[in-house]
Amino acid sequence: MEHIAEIEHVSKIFAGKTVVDDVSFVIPRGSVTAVLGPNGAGKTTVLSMMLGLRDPSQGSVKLFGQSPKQVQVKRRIGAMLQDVSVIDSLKVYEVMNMVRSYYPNPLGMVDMIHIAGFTSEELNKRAEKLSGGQKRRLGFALALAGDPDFLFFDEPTVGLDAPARRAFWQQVDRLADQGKTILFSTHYLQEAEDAAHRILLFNKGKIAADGTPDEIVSRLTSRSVSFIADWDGNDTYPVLEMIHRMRAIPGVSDCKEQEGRWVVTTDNTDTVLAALFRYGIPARDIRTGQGRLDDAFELMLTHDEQDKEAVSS
Ligand SMILES: Nc1ncnc2c1ncn2[C@@H]1O[C@H](COP(=O)(O)OP(=O)(O)OP(=O)(O)O)[C@@H](O)[C@H]1O
Repeated sequence: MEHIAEIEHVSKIFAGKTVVDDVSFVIPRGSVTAVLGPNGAGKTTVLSMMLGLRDPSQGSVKLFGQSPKQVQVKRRIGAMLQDVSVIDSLKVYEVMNMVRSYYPNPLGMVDMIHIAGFTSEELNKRAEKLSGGQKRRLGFALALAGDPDFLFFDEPTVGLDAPARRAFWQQVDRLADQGKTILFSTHYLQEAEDAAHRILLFNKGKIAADGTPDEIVSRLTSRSVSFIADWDGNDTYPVLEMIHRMRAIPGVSDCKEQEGRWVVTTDNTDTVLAALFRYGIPARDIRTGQGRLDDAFELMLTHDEQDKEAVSS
């Protein structure tokens, strides 16, 4: 599989502080990758090194086998960064035409207008008069002006209302269907889960996890079996016995009541299901489940906090 980007042992040090720490990964052609991580994890710094806007302190970044600073590379990439800066004195359609003129094979103006979803009234507005959401839509269209092969979106849906968000992800799906390679950062985990084939989870300048959304969720969270137990009377003994028996099953890490349901956390849901029947536990409405991406994320941050406390105590 062809790699559009190769990041090898890249670090970035700002004023003696390592904010990206020996990071390596490749981006295959046609993939859609979400870059996730808490504030300050190094996501934007990695993206800006990939775009050639910052130089790595160590390591190498190659896009299409070359430095991202090469003009022939720049022509093949499009980026929508967090601050969409526009030339204020120009009207929206003039900005679009100007940016198209930078590229040898630009996208047609009609396509760009369709992508941005601008009305003729909006096209004739001066760019500085656009709302925050409209500026983002313009930024999206400008990122596509050169009909690029590789697209970067840094927190693309911040400030967009729900319909605009939906429209944005529909366009991303279309671009992915056309075979474009897409890398985006976001704080909206559901968006990453829905839109990306792969998640690169950053924490403290390092890659904490790399895989499909399902792989990351199953690696970082546990499976569970939950049910409602209908005991006769108020006898607490069967409850205690059930907890004891469940916790004794290999792979089970917890058995507790949550919001009226018993939840057994386990590596293997089959053995728990078998035990429910074997022990004659009066279970109904049995559900098996897997943690979600936000559970995985929360777990990672909780571990961090525990590490910090351990160091400071
Ligand atoms: N120009 C700079 N000079 C000094 N430190 C910087 C600079 N740019 C970023 N940093 C620091 O590098 C670290 C990583 O920042 P970065 O913006 O890459 O994180 P991020 O994961 O994108 O965060 P967020 O989710 O908040 O956007 C932070 O601690 C930030 O303060």
